[in-house]
Amino acid sequence: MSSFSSHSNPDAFPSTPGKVKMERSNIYFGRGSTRWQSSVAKLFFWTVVVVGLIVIFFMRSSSPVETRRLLSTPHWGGHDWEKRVRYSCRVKTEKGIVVLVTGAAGFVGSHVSLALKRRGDGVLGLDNFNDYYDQSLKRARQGLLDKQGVFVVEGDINDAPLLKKLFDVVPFTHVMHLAAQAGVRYAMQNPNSYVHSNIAGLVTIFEICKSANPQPAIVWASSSSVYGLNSKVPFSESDRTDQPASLYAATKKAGEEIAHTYNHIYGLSITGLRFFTVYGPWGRPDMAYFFFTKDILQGKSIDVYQGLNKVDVARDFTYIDDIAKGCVAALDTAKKSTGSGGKKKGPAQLRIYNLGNTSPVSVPDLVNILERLLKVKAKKNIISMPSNGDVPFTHANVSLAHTELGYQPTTDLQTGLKKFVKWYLSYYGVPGRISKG
Ligand SMILES: O=C(O)[C@H]1O[C@H](OP(=O)(O)OP(=O)(O)OC[C@H]2O[C@@H](n3ccc(=O)[nH]c3=O)[C@H](O)[C@@H]2O)[C@H](O)[C@@H](O)[C@H]1O
Repeated sequence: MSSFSSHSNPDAFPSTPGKVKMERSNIYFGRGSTRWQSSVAKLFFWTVVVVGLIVIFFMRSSSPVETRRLLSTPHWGGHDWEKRVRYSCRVKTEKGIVVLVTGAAGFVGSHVSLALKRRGDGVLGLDNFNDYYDQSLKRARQGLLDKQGVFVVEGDINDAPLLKKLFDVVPFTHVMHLAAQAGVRYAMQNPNSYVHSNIAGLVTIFEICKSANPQPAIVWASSSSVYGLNSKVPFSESDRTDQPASLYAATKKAGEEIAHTYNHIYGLSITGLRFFTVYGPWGRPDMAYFFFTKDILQGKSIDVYQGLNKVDVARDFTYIDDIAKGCVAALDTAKKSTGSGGKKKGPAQLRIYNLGNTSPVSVPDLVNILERLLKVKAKKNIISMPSNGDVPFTHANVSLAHTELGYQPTTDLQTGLKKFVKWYLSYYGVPGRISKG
């Protein structure tokens, strides 16, 4: 087939694009250009090889986060973006603080951001919107925050240039660090995500905060899981925490030790909060109360874990509003860091508090409450607790938080779950209707 005939008759074009290209090129260069074509092909080949090598070198010398950031369109920077950041951080009361909330599109982060904004503090959110669970729920929380004037910057806590930029734009007085890889059982599937967020990410946050001038005070989320196999109840802050049962717990415990180092060397004021199984509206779909609700409504069976000797497992389930109040109280009582300007001027505050409900409830009782609220009988599979990082029970002693933060949980599980179920049904719809879950 001549190039002329294929050009003049479109139906005769072969189906493979490469072939089309080749035949079309013959129209322009004719038979006598074979040597020329081979030089062009060689030049093209070597250009691709050289460019490829440069890209590989560049990717290997950068950290994964840097690489991702540099290869993708940055979500931050520019005049309008800075204006939004500053606007979100406006303080509306005389004693208002300016807080960077990491994990702001998360469960606890969204509630704390709203609580701070409501009372007139300056609040800026940061979240990487990862896909650990339903991202649309995170976007919906972001929508809520946006309506209340809280801008959530999209970015990772490991992105040091972004964090530095935020501190250049706004002199944050406080950082509420809630971004983390949560979930006890998922640590067996994706261990590195815990190291990435809960250790490397925490260190990046501390690094940026220690170099900021003025240094902010930091409040961050540790976990009840640090008590691990501790059997002394209720759990007090002074109890042993050297027997973590999951990698999640181990990374949170490591975080507490890392906090000690940054406090000791750089004078950062740091408060760690050990949250006890936080639940409530806008919660996390990976948690048992949440997916039990979904599965019960969908008529699916649920696994109810049972401990050794058929003892029920139990948790000190803590309602989100109580936790949010505890976080705000921790911010309000945080003293200033002492290392601003790179020279530590004296010992800085280093605190750790349990934030729990002080009344554990067994998982079968949790299911009973859900059954009553949902008016649906659960299909229960009672199984021995798999060895997946779970602990048999948790129980907080909160007297320290009560004395020093004025922390006083007020919501029992029945009341809190009622609020959760009401939200769940309004958000996902009553079963039978099209659901987002
Ligand atoms: O306080 C914390 O620091 C942690 O709290 C939360 O962990 P947990 O207390 O383990 O909550 P969650 O998974 O809801 O399981 C609740 C109960 O249901 C039992 N459980 C669980 C799953 C299942 O299929 N069946 C079951 O019986 C299970 O054995 C358990 O007894 C957070 O997820 C975690 O990120 C961290 O913040």
